[in-house]
Amino acid sequence: MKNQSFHLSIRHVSKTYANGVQALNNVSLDIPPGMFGLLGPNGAGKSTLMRTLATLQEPDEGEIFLGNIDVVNQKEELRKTLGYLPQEFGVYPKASAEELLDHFAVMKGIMNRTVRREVTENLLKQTNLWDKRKQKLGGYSGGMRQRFGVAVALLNNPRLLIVDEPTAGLDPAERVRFLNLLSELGENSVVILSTHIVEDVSELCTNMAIINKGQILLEAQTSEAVAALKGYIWRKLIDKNTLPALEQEYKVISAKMLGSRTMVHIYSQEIPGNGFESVEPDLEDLYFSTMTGNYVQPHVSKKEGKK
Ligand SMILES: Nc1ncnc2c1ncn2[C@@H]1O[C@H](COP(=O)(O)OP(=O)(O)OP(=O)(O)O)[C@@H](O)[C@H]1O
Repeated sequence: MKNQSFHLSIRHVSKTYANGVQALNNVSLDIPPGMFGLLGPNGAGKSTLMRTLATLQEPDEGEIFLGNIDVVNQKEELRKTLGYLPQEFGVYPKASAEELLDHFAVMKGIMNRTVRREVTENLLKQTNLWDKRKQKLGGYSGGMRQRFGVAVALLNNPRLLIVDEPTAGLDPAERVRFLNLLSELGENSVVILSTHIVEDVSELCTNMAIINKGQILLEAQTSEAVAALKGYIWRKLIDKNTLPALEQEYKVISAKMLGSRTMVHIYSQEIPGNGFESVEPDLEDLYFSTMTGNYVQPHVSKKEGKK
């Protein structure tokens, strides 16, 4: 059984930068152990929230607890059990993976050589880098570097692992390998995957949230939230130039080029007629329905009301 009391609780967190941009606006989330996807477009506030959780910056308002640890006021406590893979992960190009991981292990306080060798060997195997451990990091591919980043992040066996936009720039095979690695981390820690890529969340995350303009628009169990749209998503193949007219009449949530034509998905609680056919909803439909304001999760709008 999972430890239900061990979760990440984010309460009414807000942040406005000195230039006046409000990056987080009254964000509240309850994140259980396991994989959690934070989905949102560029500029939504994901990195600001991830950096705040990683104790690299402070919110203007709000509370964050990981179990009993007060993240804002007990930074050192949190750091002992935190793994953070930032969006930009710099490595020393001339060091090998084995050397640099050993170096980070010393920095994280693993002073005993035998223990260190055991820990780093296990992590290099877990991240599938063991065969490449002597290779210089400068010659690593993007995916290998990201996996090395995970090895570093896992050095202290964290109970909170934060990965910020990890698959951007990875080729499809590397992306799958990287996501498989995350999914193996199990249910003993809170793993937050921040991304603008819908498939990353649909393939991996049991629970998720959608953030836009600093506000949480939806917080849900992924498959339940998608199932809640059943019967409301419809599609039709159209000529691109008829799209503006269609947008006047229907709640268009997405339009994708398909050869010379355009596949349109709409949100409608009634049968729209006019050649639309019902389609099984997926996470992309949920994302676009939410982002376009056509689907509003009832309890989030209540919960996000001011304190
Ligand atoms: N240090 C900063 N000073 C001022 N504004 C900032 C700073 N960092 C982020 N912002 C602004 O805050 C908003 C949220 O940015 P943030 O990086 O958190 O979003 P994001 O969802 O991670 O986007 P991306 O995927 O592009 O990184 C954006 O409008 C951004 O320009």
